[in-house]
Amino acid sequence: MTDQTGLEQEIAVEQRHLDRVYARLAELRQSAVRAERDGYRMARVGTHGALVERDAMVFHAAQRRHTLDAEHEGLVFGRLDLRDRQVLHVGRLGIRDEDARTLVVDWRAPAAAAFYQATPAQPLDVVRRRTIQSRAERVTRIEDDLLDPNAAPEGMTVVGDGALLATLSKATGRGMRDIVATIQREQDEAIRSPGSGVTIVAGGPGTGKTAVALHRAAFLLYSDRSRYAGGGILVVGPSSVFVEYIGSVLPSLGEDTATLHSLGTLFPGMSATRTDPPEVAAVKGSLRMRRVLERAARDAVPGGPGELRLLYRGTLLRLDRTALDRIRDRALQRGARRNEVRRAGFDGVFAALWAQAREVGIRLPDQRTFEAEIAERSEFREFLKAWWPRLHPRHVLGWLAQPDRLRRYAGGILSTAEIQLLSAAYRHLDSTGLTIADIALLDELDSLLGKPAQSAKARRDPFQLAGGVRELSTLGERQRAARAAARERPEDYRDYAHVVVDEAQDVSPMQWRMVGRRGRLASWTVVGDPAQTAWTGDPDELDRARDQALGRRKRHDFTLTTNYRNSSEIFAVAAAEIRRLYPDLPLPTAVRSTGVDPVELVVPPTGLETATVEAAAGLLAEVEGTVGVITPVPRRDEVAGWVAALGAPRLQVVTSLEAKGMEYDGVVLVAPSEIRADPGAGVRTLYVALSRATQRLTTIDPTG
Ligand SMILES: Nc1ncnc2c1ncn2[C@@H]1O[C@H](COP(=O)(O)OP(=O)(O)OP(=O)(O)O)[C@@H](O)[C@H]1O
Repeated sequence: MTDQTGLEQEIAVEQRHLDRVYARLAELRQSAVRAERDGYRMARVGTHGALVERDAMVFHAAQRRHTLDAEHEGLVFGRLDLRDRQVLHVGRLGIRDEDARTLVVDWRAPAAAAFYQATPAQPLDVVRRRTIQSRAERVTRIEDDLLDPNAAPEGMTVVGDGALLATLSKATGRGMRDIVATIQREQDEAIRSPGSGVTIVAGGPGTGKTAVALHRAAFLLYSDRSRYAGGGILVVGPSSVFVEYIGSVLPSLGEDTATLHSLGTLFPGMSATRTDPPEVAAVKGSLRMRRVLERAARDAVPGGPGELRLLYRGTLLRLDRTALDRIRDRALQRGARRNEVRRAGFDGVFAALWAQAREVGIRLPDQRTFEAEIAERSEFREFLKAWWPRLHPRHVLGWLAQPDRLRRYAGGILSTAEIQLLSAAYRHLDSTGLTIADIALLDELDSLLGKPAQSAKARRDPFQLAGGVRELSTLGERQRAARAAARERPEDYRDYAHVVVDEAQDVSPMQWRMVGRRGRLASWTVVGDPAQTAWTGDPDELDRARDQALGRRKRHDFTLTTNYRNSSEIFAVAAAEIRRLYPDLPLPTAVRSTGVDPVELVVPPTGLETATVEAAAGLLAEVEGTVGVITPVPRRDEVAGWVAALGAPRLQVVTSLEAKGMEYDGVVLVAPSEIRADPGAGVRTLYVALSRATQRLTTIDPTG
């Protein structure tokens, strides 16, 4: 601790450094703009080589300028005073002065590692670690840790009492914050783990698994940009609400090349947000669905022609259903993909008609002429299209809505009870739309059916073509085009260099297959907490599917042990809940206390609405940040209607399943006993819901 004057002096020292950094940043920005302009001027030279060079120059200058332009709140957030009297400032990006002396070290550089890893027990040559907070280019606060008092030079000032707790007490916004200034040692080890193989990060609620996964993505992009930005990083989360919540973390770290997807949007052109009840999700997510879908993918098209009748030179040629089925089966042998072997199916029909024509003994031309004559007949071509159409996975999934077909496909694979569950779930498929679990089934069908041969869609070239030379007219266009070209990937891109799977405990076996298809060439970061899973299917299947997706890559395991989200009072309630199921489960330690216990209300069912609205209004008044109203899945819309009148943008209504990974300052948890009552994953889902709040938690249970 130090006196006020000492503190002001230290702030002034840091302010001087920050002023230098921002002045240098402005210079660098100007020189990047100049480089872009020079690039355009090269166009006047007119040779092809000059144009190519110009493209490269403009592209790199534009990229550099984009990085420099990014939001730089808290640009410099750390300082290390080392034993050898060297001082290093740590920030969101590396900056050197005009003589190439380091003004700021990028937080991901090896030189910055000590900022996160040094402790009093292992100071790593750091005497004092300082965390600097700033707003709009003004230093607002500094917090020091004296790590090696014996090495401290005379008069070294130490101010503040802990950056971490100060940060944790800040209000939660709608989006997740980056934690770059306060990453803790155990987190840093996971963030900087080797880029190859599989990094697995486990830990209870609020231990920073998501934060670690995202900072790790930024770290990888820094450590090997050509590999990770070139191949791309895919981040997969459980729901669109969650993906929206984490969407701003990477951009805040200056990285916007990663692709974020929820499990409901991984299949191109589809976007599902609806969840199935756990027992239905367990069936749809089971690996056995692969076999069910295999049968569907080979079946005759509903409403397709049952026979072919063709009058040829006065003789009726006829292929009945059995003959047609046989032709289809033969063409689909040995794992052939239906959309890719249409030609083989058609050839089978020609061959069968030829054989029949020869058998009945009519006068025939040679086989080629015979086939050409038939192929010219429009009714024959219509038959082929109807009998063996190009199938989209969505068509075939729709066949499961027909109970007799579903029984045929699933018989002997799923139990009668499971078939009934699935049948009920698909009964109104066309009106209810797809659920998140269905998306993995579409992806499976896509791999079973294969891609219909498509006319190659002209890929849009972001550079206009003028006289055979790539050309753009305005500065803005060229900048946008250069960035777009760097990121442009086909819609169904699968060759990611790294895949991050968040909330991995909720990825079903079929979903692991879907994610795995996109990461065959990738290294992986997988974060999750088995105690939070809503999966009620076979746990062995889950492990098998996960292992298959991750392959034999080397694994690096990390476990995080401190809960940074919940107040200790709130986490005590959540911990008691999960202990019902796992009495000996090691749980993280919550580091922050508010002195305020959660409120537990029990009301008559008729009073639930009023109590919920009052509690939500109360929390909105009490906390500065966000308020989440968490409901059992079937109650979501009803409760959303109740609190809509509050008209608060800080308030969000989510189901207990959508609450995965989310965080709010205040939480109103509606009908927790209804969530717990689910025999499959009730307690675990309630554990998730109870561990979402940072400051205040109110639970409201209707009696009776
Ligand atoms: N080192 C840190 N400094 C500051 N805040 C942190 C730190 N680590 C984690 N946090 C904060 O703690 C909260 C929980 O982090 P995060 O959501 O990553 O945890 P999680 O382990 O993924 O949680 P869950 O499993 O419950 O979804 C977030 O608000 C995050 O910003």
